[in-house]
Amino acid sequence: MKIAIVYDSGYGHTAKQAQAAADGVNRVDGVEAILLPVAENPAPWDLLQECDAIIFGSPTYNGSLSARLKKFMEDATGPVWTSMKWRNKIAAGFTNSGAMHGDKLNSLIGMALFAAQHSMIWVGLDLFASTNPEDMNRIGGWLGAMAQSDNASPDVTPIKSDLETAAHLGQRVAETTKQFIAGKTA
Ligand SMILES: Cc1cc2nc3c(=O)[nH]c(=O)nc-3n(C[C@H](O)[C@H](O)[C@H](O)COP(=O)(O)O)c2cc1C
Repeated sequence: MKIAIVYDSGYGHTAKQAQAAADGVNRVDGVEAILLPVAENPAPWDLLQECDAIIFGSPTYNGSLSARLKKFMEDATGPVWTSMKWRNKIAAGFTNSGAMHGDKLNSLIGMALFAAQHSMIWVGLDLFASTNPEDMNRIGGWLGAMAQSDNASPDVTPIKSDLETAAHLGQRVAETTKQFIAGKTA
């Protein structure tokens, strides 16, 4: 079973979150994560079709998705949307931004709406929010995984707890997808 992680990252911070989500997917037996940076055009539509789930990731720029992830979404219209090719694939999302809030929720909403328009099935986080910065979901979102990066290098931020949150989401998507596929073939 394959799960794609379609993401953008201008300066490497969201790429760390994408790698963490992939690590979480790979924790689950029989599930393989495929990292697909959208900057590498053209999008591999055939490979995406082979995947049972797609996790979207973007830095929050100007309170929204990056232009490169948005372009990927618009490009999917002809090859995917018109024939509802991703119908009933599992979907999820993560985002990272400079400010603790930074209007990140709007980016996740953009991904969830895109997934809904493609008739995909959205999976959110199953973590309570924590005020301890060392805990998962310290930022306190449920629609997807959030991370905060300051101006430090991607070697330093996002911090461990944010990367663990992304890994947790990846694992949850892998487990949910396995369950869903098993249910369909039973
Ligand atoms: C064009 C641009 C717009 C940004 N807009 C926001 C924003 O709305 N909110 C925020 O918190 N950070 C904003 N940032 C900061 C980035 O989200 C932050 O630096 C992030 O870590 C970049 O991730 P990346 O290295 O994967 O590109 C913006 C950065 C850029 C370059």
